[in-house]
Amino acid sequence: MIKVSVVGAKGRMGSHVVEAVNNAQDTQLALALDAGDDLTAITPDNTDVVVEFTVPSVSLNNVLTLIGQGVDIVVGTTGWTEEKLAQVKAAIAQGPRPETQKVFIAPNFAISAVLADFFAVKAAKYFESAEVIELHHPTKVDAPSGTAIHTAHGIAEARKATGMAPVPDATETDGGSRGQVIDGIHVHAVRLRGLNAHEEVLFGNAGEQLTIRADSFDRTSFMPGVLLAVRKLAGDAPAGLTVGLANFLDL
Ligand SMILES: NC(=O)c1ccc[n+]([C@@H]2O[C@H](COP(=O)([O-])OP(=O)(O)OC[C@H]3O[C@@H](n4cnc5c(N)ncnc54)[C@H](O)[C@@H]3O)[C@@H](O)[C@H]2O)c1
Ligand SMILES: O=C(O)C1=N[C@H](C(=O)O)CCC1
Repeated sequence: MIKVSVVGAKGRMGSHVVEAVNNAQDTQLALALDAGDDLTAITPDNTDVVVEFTVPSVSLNNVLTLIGQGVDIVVGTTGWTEEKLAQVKAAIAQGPRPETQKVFIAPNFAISAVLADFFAVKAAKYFESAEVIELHHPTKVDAPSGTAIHTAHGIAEARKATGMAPVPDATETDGGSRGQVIDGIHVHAVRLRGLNAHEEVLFGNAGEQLTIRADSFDRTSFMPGVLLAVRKLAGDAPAGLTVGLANFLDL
């Protein structure tokens, strides 16, 4: 049995993770902690893998504390930047298990979203124009979504690798309606009651368009991916920091 502790256990995602861990045959719930709880209660004696779904403003500190505790960590919280990821890598190197500790961070655990991101990166070099629209529930605290940021970076890298020119855009006045520009790609965020988590990637050439869309209608859609990551960390995932569920899929 894989002993799993959950941090952010009272949240929308954390409570689903607690249920998924309780229902799976090969996992058992160790500790379920939330804001105000002492994360140093989590140790290698009681926990194999911690799953962290909290808020972007506290996640880095939680992860650094948990690295210090010597446990492996699956992180679903968004808000990760290159600087924060560098701090995680440095903490692993200076932590109690520098050669063996595993930290896994994914902006999205839904197979539909991971595949949409993968297909978008594949399509990127064939289209002059590319824009990302993400659509979420109005209780989400961060915009744009971690998934959309990841997709925009992936598209931008694919374009750079083939030496493409910047996306065409004659806009001279912009009161914010062209969205946030991430690595040269415009990203638009919609917050709407009734939505859960959705992303559309629009590609355009003269006379044609490709739309790639992923819809997570319910948070249960994230749980197979979370459990896959837990099993990989308890199994053959590489030591160190890994980012993105695509690393654990046969794509
Ligand atoms: N990776 C994915 O597939 C995926 C899917 C959905 C949401 N998310 C991300 O997961 C995060 C959480 O989303 P949510 O909808 O569950 O949010 P939420 O607000 O419902 O839950 C966050 C929980 O974290 C707790 N918390 C706050 N500070 C804490 C601390 N210092 N220590 C421990 N717990 C603390 C809160 O009390 C709350 O219970 C967000 O960043 C969201 O974007 C990722
Ligand atoms: O509900 C959320 O919040 C979600 N956050 C992630 C993101 O920001 O990409 C994944 C989808 C759901």
